[in-house]
Amino acid sequence: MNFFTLRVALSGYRTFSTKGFSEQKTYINNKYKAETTTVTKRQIRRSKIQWTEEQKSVLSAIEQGKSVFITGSAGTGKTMLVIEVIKRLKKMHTPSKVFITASTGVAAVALKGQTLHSFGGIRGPFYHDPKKLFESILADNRAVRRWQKANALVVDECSMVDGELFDGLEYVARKVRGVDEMWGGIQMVVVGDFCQLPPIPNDSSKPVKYAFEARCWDESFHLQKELTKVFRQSDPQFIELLQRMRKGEIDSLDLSLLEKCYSERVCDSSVVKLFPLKKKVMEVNEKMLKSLQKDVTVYPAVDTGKDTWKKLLNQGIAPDQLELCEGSRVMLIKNLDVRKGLVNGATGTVVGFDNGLPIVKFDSGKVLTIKPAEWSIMEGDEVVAKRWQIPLRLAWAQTIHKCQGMTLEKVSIDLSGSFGVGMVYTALSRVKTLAGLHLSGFKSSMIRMDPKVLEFYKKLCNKSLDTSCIESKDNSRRHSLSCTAENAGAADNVGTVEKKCYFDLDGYLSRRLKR
Ligand SMILES: Nc1ncnc2c1ncn2[C@@H]1O[C@H](COP(=O)(O)OP(=O)(O)OP(=O)(O)O)[C@@H](O)[C@H]1O
Repeated sequence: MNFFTLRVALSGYRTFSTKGFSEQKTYINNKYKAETTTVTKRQIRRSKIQWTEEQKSVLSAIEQGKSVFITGSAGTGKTMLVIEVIKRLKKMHTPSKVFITASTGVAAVALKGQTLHSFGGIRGPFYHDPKKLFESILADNRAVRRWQKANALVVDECSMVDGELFDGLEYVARKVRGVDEMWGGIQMVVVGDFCQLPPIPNDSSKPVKYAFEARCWDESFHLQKELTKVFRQSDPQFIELLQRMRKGEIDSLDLSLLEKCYSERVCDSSVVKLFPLKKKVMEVNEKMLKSLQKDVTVYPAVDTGKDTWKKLLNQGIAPDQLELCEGSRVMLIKNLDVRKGLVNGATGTVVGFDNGLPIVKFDSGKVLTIKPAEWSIMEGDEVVAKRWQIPLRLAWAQTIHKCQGMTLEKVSIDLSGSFGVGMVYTALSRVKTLAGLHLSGFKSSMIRMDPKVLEFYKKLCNKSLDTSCIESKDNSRRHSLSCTAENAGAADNVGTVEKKCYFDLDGYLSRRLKR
């Protein structure tokens, strides 16, 4: 272990301060990657995004009907681009023939789509044998209709899609559609960064198989494009640090830069805290809520739709039960008004209640009574389930998995208990500047990258040097498959909640919305 590694390892056991954090303005402007579809469309219109040449080449390939894989480091604009891609696909194919999916529920609903599992008709753990997978899907008439109807299929967060599943679905597409072309002729748009969170294996004793390891991978795309311009960070030193970390190549200079992000004081409670584990997040949020010792209002979500679809509503879109009291730190989970900064990820504090609805003073200074909002699960262009809830989440703490896609001004990351590859990079790449980063529980050994991923990007980059992209030679794309934890401000003196009262959201909606 060299001197710097030792220094970082030792510092991993320190407690850290938020000196500087508490003195700074606490406005946090972040967003969840995908849940910005509607407003981002507006944003695109208003802010007139200047697409880079790389981004333009993707848009042009899409308009030529090509299948594209879009990748790139965190903050290179994949999400912004995919939102525009969806818009153009819908114009080309009509909305009902464009299916939007993602590997996770949060990303799927956020893009107003569905999970890849629900689109594909995969129930429970999937069959590794493509033929068995096909037979199981055949039993689901609606899934068969979706596969037959699709002209274009978007798959977001593909780093978490299993490689065998990817092969299996390609086989299913061909068989169900009876078209002997890759993916049965569907225009595929697959998006993700394999250096971020990997697939969660069905069987943890087996090594992870990434989607790029699927036999059909290369033949699935006419173009594989790596976006290289990072927008989220502007400090070249930080960008380079993150690029090295992405490849697992952190050096002594990087470690000493990160060491500056350690400090002794406890973090200001207004700064979002990220943890690897959900348990820690819940613990911190609950402790903080109780420590306020105020009467709590409980908001149970109102769900409509078929039971099979309702399950998806519980996958982290909006809490099925939200508890708030005066003083709660909250994060907006829906875009309410982009121009006023009331965007998904904006944080604030509950300052009171108006007829049972929370009044939030945002860190930008805006004060607003938050009314219930709706989230829809779509199947093609049909709404199949809906959730109504107050669009807030307790925001003292969040998991690293939940923050994938966010852009944060300031963040306090406790990496104790960090597991798997890509987690440290995913967490650190959320923040815009090193000055906004407060780090704890970090050891350099936690920076882990899968050599298979590194090899994939090396090849992608080498090929890009020649053509600036990988063009599939075979345009007919015949199929290839024959068959320390810092307390993070959590109060030690846990108080008792005085009283809980339930808000009648159903009644409110009936009265206000005349459902
Ligand atoms: N062409 C562009 N011009 C200016 N800003 C852009 C452009 N493309 C993206 N951005 C901005 O870059 C930031 C990061 O974009 P985005 O969230 O789409 O990145 P991402 O690649 O999806 O990141 P992640 O992998 O972390 O989810 C956003 O604030 C977005 O507005």
